[in-house]
Formats: sequence, structure tokens, C-alpha cells
Amino acid sequence: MNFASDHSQLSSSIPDAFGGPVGAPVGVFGTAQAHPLLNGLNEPQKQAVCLPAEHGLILAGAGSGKTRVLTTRIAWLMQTGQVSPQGILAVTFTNKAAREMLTRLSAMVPINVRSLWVGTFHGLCHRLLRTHWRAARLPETFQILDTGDQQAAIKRLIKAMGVDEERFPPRDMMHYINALKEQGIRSGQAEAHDAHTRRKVEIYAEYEAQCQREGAVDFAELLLRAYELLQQDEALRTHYQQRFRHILVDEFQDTNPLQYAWLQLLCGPQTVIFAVGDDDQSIYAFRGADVANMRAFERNYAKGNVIRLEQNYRSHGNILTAANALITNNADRLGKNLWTDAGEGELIRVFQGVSDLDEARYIVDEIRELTREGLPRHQMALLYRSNAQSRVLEHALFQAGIAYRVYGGLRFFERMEVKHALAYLRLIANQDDDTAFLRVVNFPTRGIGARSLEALQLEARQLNSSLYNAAASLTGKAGTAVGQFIRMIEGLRTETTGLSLPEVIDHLLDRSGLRQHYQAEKDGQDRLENLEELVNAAATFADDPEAAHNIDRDTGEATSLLADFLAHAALEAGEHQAGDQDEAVQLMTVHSAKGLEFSAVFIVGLEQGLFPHENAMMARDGLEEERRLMYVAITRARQRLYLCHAQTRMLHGQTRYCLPSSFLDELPEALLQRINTVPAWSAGSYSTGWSEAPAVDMTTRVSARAAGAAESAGGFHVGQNVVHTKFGAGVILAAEGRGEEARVQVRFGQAGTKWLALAYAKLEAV
Ligand SMILES: Nc1ncnc2c1ncn2[C@@H]1O[C@H](COP(=O)(O)OP(=O)(O)OP(=O)(O)O)[C@@H](O)[C@H]1O
Ligand SMILES: [Mg+2]
Repeated sequence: MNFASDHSQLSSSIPDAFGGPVGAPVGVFGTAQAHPLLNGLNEPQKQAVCLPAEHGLILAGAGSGKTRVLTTRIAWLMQTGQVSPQGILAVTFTNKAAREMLTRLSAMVPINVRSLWVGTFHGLCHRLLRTHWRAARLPETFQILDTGDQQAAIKRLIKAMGVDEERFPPRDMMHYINALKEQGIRSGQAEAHDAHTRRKVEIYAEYEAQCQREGAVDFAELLLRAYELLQQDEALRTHYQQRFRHILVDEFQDTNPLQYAWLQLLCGPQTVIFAVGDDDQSIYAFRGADVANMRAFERNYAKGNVIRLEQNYRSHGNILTAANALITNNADRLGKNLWTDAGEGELIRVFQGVSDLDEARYIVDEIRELTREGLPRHQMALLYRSNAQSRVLEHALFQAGIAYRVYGGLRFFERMEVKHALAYLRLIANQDDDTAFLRVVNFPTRGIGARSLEALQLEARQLNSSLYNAAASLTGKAGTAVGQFIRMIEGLRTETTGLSLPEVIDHLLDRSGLRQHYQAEKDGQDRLENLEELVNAAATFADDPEAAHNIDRDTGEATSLLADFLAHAALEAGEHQAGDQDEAVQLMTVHSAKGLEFSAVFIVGLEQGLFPHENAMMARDGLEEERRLMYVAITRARQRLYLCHAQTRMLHGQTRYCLPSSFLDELPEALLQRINTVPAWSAGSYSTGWSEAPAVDMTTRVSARAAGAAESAGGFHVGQNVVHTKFGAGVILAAEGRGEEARVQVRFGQAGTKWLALAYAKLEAV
């Protein structure tokens, strides 16, 4: 099938978009049920895989096989000749999930799965826009702005408009713009009833114009543009409606209204939508996801075809019972039962440490123990609520020599030096990209100062052109310096013509001076290695351009590899990091753990204010969303689950005294094994009901360590009277740690109760 970018050619090619008969297969519950692909599935799962060609919804809890059913259904539809690979559109939640799905599919059906449209909403919309850039009113070389770029672009705009950054912080403006885009609202349609909002709408309008001028597309724009493209272009819409006979959506509970509307647009009279989801795992309401979509879908599409899967194949009984007990505290659920025949398994270990450092030490000890027991490292995951929590854990793992991998932290492509190199690459591809221009015009330093840039920006505004094009009109000293930069980019463009992608990058690293810059820098070694890694990444990408799954390979049209690679860099969510190792412990936020599973899971930082997060308390139904997040976290575990919390934690430069998460109280006590390193005298003074420690070996081991530490907390003891140079007289309530880490909690007469690090605090015994 020729799937060209010009839709005028499309209609003639539609008939061969799908092969084989369309419609319900003969004997769905007869021969189909005996199909080899269905081996090992339970009855409701088989029924779901073989659902006749009607819309359907699988509503089922965690680990019940939703993703497996969805993947098997794709294979089954193709193998039974109901649809050709081109007729499938499958939406996954992450690029990693898309890759996994393709790997599984290629093992199930003997076809080249590369041509399948399987990806995230963002990835699929990007593919659509790349193919139909002209119809979408975009330049062929349009660039994707990641979140950092977007914020920088808004900041630049706010400055150019002379708007007060304090009153309209770029970050807030970014959230405002994205929220509107996610509801499908353009600046022209945005409502404003007061002066402040009117100004925000103006900024939004200017931002839209700036992006259009520069050929820049942010993440929210990818979705909105693709939606508008289909909505406004009837021929194109009809083509895709006829092409995609089967649309399959995983994690349906987390679609936002725009994504749902996009799916509806693609759904023609003959299209069948198959959605799977779990309302209890809806965790993106803060980003506009709406579980109401699931109800609407059930009402308007799935009607009678709602299948529930109730057997969980992932977790042992105790883990599942704990998850079920927790989630029953939420009101307004669609209601599901989950059971397992895997047996109860082990108790859930609940660890209480004196501090975050203690928590990290315990985790390291346990990882070593699990390793001794033969569990591969990549089967262990540390899940936390906020990215900031990873630092202490990373430090402890690093010190212990345990390989680890952080997902969703600073992605490879977001590292400063990599972004610099990519900015040169972007300028080679598209000279109107002002964000890239500003990033590197004076990096490495070329004596182009803020003044010159202001003059250039003014010139560009007057000419209504990009900075690159305005440079020629710039006179004086500023003109000379910027002119040299422009000549360098022009030189790069001619010199790199005909080179392969890795060669282009290799060349620009030298020509731009980036390589020399980091060679000369004292701590530049890491950065240099990352730049070399970028060349490697480009080589891998060039060998296997479909790896990104964003680009339409069946158009037959030569798409620019450079543009593809830049899109890949912007869309790749750090799932393909450099130094990818199988033998690494996996670290990630609970949000990014969605859909995944691990043999052993540590949920860390289970403290009030952290998990549930304090910000959530402000939002409507915030606690319920946090509870769903906790449900997701617990249900990632197959065999062993650790729930960890600490009495004190350093966060954002402050030591906080923490109470255990209220979620811990929602778990049946009989399922838990308490492990406590807080000395009795200390735990007693906070009476959280945690002091009784079960007599297991581990408890004895860690408690002994903590007790030893407490006795020698810098020579101070609980109950001692002390005086502090600033806070005055007080009494010690608790003590912990030794040496550099020794800390005491003091109740001062006037200043209240504080934790103080003895290495720094000027404290004296009286
Ligand atoms: N019938 C079955 N027999 C054996 N294992 C199964 C069966 N169905 C699913 N599984 C396994 O159970 C695990 C969970 O399946 P899957 O990831 O598809 O669940 P899910 O419902 O998508 O979970 P989540 O809600 O967390 O995304 C996987 O390891 C899967 O291979
Ligand atoms: Mg799943």
C-alpha cells in the first residue's frame, strides 16, 4: 500500500490498505478458541482476544493480563486474516511499552512488525504530522520542543513582550498553555474575564505565532495539531478511518479529552476500537486525564461488550490482598474483584528507619541479600513519589558498587552538552529555530554579549524574521560577531552534505568548538563521553531508523534522517539510556512504573506529605488519586514487597521530621512484617504504634546497629539540657547517627523543636 503524504493520491490506494476479509470471524467461540495463540489464556481473556469486530472495553485490575490480551488480539486479528498489518493502530503509554509490544508480536506472527502503527499518542501524532506536514501547515523540518525548550521559548517571549516575569512566571504560563491545548482550546477561543487572564491569553497567542514562525512544535501541540489536521481535512480523515480497521488502546483510563477526541475522529463507520483500562490506576488527572472517558466509551461505544478479567497472574496473594484492601478506601469506583491462585507468598516487609540514610542503607543490604538469593538486579525496583528522592538512593547504591538505572530522571538527550550538540544539528536542519540559535550562538563563548543579542532580537522583530535571517541586517560590532557564527553554520551545512548522520555530528562537534571546549574543562570528561555517546546513538539510529517508530516508512517518501533523529531525541523518554544494563536495579517514580512488573519492589518514602504528597491534598480528590498511585506501586510487585519510611528526611535542603504514610494504616496488619531500626526510647516518644519489632534475624541485626549509633550520638543523650548559640536553651528529645551523620532533636524554649546536625550545630551541654 502506498501511503503517500499527499492525500489527493490516497483514495485510489485505499482498497489495498487491508488484506483478507473484514468482520467477525467464523466460529469465534469455536475454532478461534482453539487457535494456538490462545494457549494458556483463561476463558474471559480468550473471549476478549476474540471479541467479534465490535467496539469493546476490558475493564480489569492490575496484573490481570490486559496488556497481554491486547497484544494477543493484534496477533490474532492478523493471523486469522481479519486485518492486514496496515489496518492496525495501537496506542501504548510509553515508547518502552511500544517496543515490548512489537517484540512480542514479532514472536507471535511471522510478519515484519515494523510497518505497524504502534506507539504513544505523541509518537503517533508526530508520525502523522511528519507525513502530512504540508497539510498541517508546518515546515518539513519542524522541530519538537521538549519541556525545557518550551519553557525557554516562553521565557524569551515574555521578555520580548516586556511582560513582568514575576507576575507571569514562564513555568506557570507553560502549564496554562498546555492545559488549554490539552482541552483543544486555541488562544482565539480561550475565555478571559479579567485583565490578568487576558494578558495570559495574549502571551498564549504570541507563543503560538512564535512557534509557527520558528517551525517549533511542543508536546501538547503535537496532539492538537494532529487532531486539527484530521478534523479539518476530510479526505485525510476518511482515508485514515478506512485504513485503520482496528484501534487498540492500552491504559485507556489515562487518556485526556483531546486524546479521546482524536481517537473518536479516527474511528470511522467500519473501525473497531478495543480499549483496556483500570479506573483504579488512573493517575494522570493532574495532567488532564479523565477517567470519565472510560465511562463515556462504555456508554457510547462498548455498550454490552465490557469484559472483566479477575484473575491476577502477577502478584502473590498477600500483595494482592493488601492492594485490594487499600483501594476499597476510594469511593466512586467502577468496581472489580481480583484474585490469584499463586498462594499467599511472603509477608510484606514494612521498614521504619531513623533517617533517609538509614532507609537507603537498609535497601542496599536487602538488595545484596536478594542478589545472594539469585534474583537478577533488573528484577528489583525502587519506586518513589518524587524524583528528588532518588539522590540519596543513588548515592547509597553507588557507594555500595551496585549498578542502577534511573528512569525519567535527566534523560540522556536532556543533558546540557547533548542539548548543545543537538542545537547545532537543529540549526543545520532548520535555520529558523530561534530556540536552538539562542542556545548556541555564544556557546562555546564567541564574545557575543547580551547587548548584541538584544539588538539582534529587536532587528528580527522588526523584520518579522528569524534571528538567523535577521543577522545579515545587523551592523557594527554585534553584526561582525554574529556574522561569524552564521558563516560557521553555513559552513557546517555545506561541509556536512553527503555525510552520514554520525559523521555530521562528529564533524559539528569539532567545527563548533564543543569538543575542544569540554576537553579544556576540568570536569569535562563525563560530558565529552556523552558527546561521543551521541555519535554512537546516531550511528545506532541510522542503522535502524525505525527504532523510533515515529516515522512512516510505508510512504515510500524519503524522509530526512536528520529530522527523524531530532524527533527521536525529543520524544525518547530516557528508556534507551546510554550504558543500558540488564544487571541494574531499576529506579523510577511510581508514575513511570505504570504497566511494569518486578519480582521485588521497594516503595520508599512512605511518609505523610511525601506519599500521599502534600500538593495532592490541595486538589479535589487529591487523596484518592494518591491512593490509586499507591495501588499502582503495590501491584508492580510479583513476589516481594518492601514498604519503607523514615523518621527524618532531607528534602529540598531541609531535614523534615516525618510521620508514617496514612496508607500504611490502610493495610491489614496480618499481612505485614514490621522491621524497625528506631530505638525504643526514640520510637516511644513519638508513639506512632511502631515500636514493637518482630523477632526476626534482620530486625535484630539492624536494630543493634541503630541502637549503637544512638548511644554515641556525639556524646549527647536524650533528656540532656543543652544550649544553642542562636536558639537558646533546650532539651534533647531524640538522637541518631554517628560521626558526621550524628543528629539530635532538641526542643527549645522559644524556637520550637528542631533536628540539628551535630557536625554543624553549635550546641553545648549545660
Ligand atoms: N493467562 C495467563 N497465564 C499466565 N500468565 C499470564 C496470563 N495472563 C497474563 N499473564 C501474565 O501476568 C502478568 C501481568 O499481565 P499484564 O501485564 O498483561 O497485566 P495488566 O492487566 O496489563 O497489568 P497492569 O494493569 O499493571 O498494566 C504478565 O507477566 C503476563 O504475562
Ligand atoms: Mg498493562
